[in-house]
Amino acid sequence: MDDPSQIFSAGVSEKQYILGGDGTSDKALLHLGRYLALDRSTGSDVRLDVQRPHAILVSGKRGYGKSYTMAVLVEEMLMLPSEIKMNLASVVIDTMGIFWTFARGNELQAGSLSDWELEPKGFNTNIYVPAGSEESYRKRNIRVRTLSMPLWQLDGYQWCEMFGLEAISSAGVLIVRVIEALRETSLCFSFEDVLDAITQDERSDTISRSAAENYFRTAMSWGVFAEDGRDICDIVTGGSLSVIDVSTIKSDSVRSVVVGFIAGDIYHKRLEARRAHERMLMGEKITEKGMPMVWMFIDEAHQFVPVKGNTLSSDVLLNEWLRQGRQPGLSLVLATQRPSSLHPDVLSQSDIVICHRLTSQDDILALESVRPTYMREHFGDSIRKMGIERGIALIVDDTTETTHVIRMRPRLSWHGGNEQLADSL
Ligand SMILES: Nc1ncnc2c1ncn2[C@@H]1O[C@H](COP(=O)(O)OP(=O)(O)OP(=O)(O)O)[C@@H](O)[C@H]1O
Repeated sequence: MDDPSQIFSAGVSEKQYILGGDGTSDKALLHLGRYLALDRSTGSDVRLDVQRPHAILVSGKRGYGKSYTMAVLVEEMLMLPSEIKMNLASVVIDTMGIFWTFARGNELQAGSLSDWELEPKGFNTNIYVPAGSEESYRKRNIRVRTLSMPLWQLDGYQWCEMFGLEAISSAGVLIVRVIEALRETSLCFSFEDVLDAITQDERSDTISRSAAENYFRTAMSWGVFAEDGRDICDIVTGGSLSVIDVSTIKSDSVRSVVVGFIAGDIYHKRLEARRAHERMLMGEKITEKGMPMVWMFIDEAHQFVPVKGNTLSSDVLLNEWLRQGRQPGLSLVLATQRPSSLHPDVLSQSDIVICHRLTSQDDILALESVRPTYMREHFGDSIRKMGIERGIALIVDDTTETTHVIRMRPRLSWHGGNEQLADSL
């Protein structure tokens, strides 16, 4: 454990540790929890400075608090002072369908919340689901909005990749030709237009046409794509929380397409907003502020940025969000049970690592391979010392070049990821 005075000298008040910043901001702070001493007593508050963007990796074995910790970060974003909150938007990519519960207070843990002088509290949440899954939510009385991706957004090769089809196969060649021709003529076409173009293609044989038609009819049934989609600027607004529930999408590649599309769209809109801000600083009169800075949270991140191979979202997440995200003001929080299954760039580009209990040697070695020089202990030793209590985390912070063991604070809103116990049914 680093000497606390070292951190205090980084411009911090005497009652709290501030990670991820130089200690100059006293408002853009997220309360993470409390410093945990070796005798297990809790001490000073630990906060994260979100004045500037961050790339955060949350790891830990199953059931030790990853999604809970992500939710604490989200709650804190929503409780920032209004002048800061309105410049930030939170987007949660929900792979397990567990984040719709933000709107309900955490009555289940009211006792531990009161130990922290906190109370259960729900938050305004906009839940987006693929159009095809809307009905199942309505039946459960959960208010959702639908989200579809415009068909033109994918090029012919991406459609083939999503269908698991070689672009040089006869059906693949047909799909690429048809989609590219449609994209050249219009940026707005429907499944019917695609199916018509396939059946009218005279250069293909009947089997290829039937195969391509079947692929697109299946894609239609997913309820994910449509002629036009929702404008991302309506979803990502200042001070809002948007949960994009992709859990009902069974295919990994379709999920990746959706995440890649959202991430890419946000990136481009943020570049525009950044340029407009720059022009405003130069004295130009700009009326539209554009998209706020965005924090995107992704659970089960190894699905989207795996250690080997590409997905239809890995390029935008790694290159545009992780490597270049600071400049346009994009923060990415990725959580995984298996750091060894994540693309190595996630480990090396993250400026904050929040690590709950891990026991797999491969995963500990993956973190060890990026252990910074200022971290004196091996990851394995630090993790062992944390013990088996849930919600305890080792935090490695590249900005202050310090490491800490903390007890994360309990959630204010209902945790949708609780384990189902056999005696609680
Ligand atoms: N900071 C905390 N305070 C109190 N309880 C916590 C805390 N963190 C986690 N828990 C408890 O641990 C349980 C498991 O946490 P969580 O659902 O976040 O695990 P996980 O690591 O995301 O698991 P999985 O990989 O299965 O999704 C929670 O249901 C909650 O009861």
